[in-house]
Amino acid sequence: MSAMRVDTKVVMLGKESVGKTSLVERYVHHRFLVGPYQNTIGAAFVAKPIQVGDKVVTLGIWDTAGSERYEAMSRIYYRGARAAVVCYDLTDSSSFQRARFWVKELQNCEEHCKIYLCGTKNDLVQADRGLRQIDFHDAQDFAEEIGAQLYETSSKTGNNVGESCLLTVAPYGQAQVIPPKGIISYYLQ
Ligand SMILES: Nc1nc2c(ncn2[C@@H]2O[C@H](COP(=O)(O)OP(=O)(O)OP(=O)(O)O)[C@@H](O)[C@H]2O)c(=O)[nH]1
Repeated sequence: MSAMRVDTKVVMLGKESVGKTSLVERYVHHRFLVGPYQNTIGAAFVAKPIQVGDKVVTLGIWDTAGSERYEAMSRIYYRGARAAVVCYDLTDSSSFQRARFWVKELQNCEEHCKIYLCGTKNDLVQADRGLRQIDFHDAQDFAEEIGAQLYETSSKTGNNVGESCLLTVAPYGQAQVIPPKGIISYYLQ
């Protein structure tokens, strides 16, 4: 049996229940699972081959468990990651504090990992603005401060998570490709 070749590693981080698994499900399988919430135990891995020009690049996405019980384990999964999608729930201010925690961890331990901030459950705040607990501009200020891109997504509707908009691949160091809106950008070296 041959080992699967993964060209780049992406890690999903964030408080439990912010919607990391749902984001991966939407991106990889184009679906939103309904039914009782099942927390991730440890971490889950999914490989996603994507076409980049005339090449196929395989992303290895590590979906970590958000529960603080698994915090030490999550640290193992971000080692060597080229991109981290740090998620927070737009309707839960404590999840933004947790996102700050993960950003600090990455800055201290994985300085080459590109950080993407992702505010999840956009559909909820669009349906009822009163549910929003994280102001877009506050999140944007934080994103600017840490040099990250910020996206607000809905895995339920697919808003900002679509295949074409989730992932941008641009040859590193070549003419800049203006990315469509999305949550992961990946630069080939
Ligand atoms: N309305 C709405 N609900 C969502 C969205 N994304 C996730 N959810 C719900 O939020 C709950 C948690 O989603 P998960 O994707 O399991 O969250 P997680 O961050 O992977 O959680 P852990 O595995 O505990 O770390 C589930 O009930 C989802 O259906 C979204 O975009 N919109």
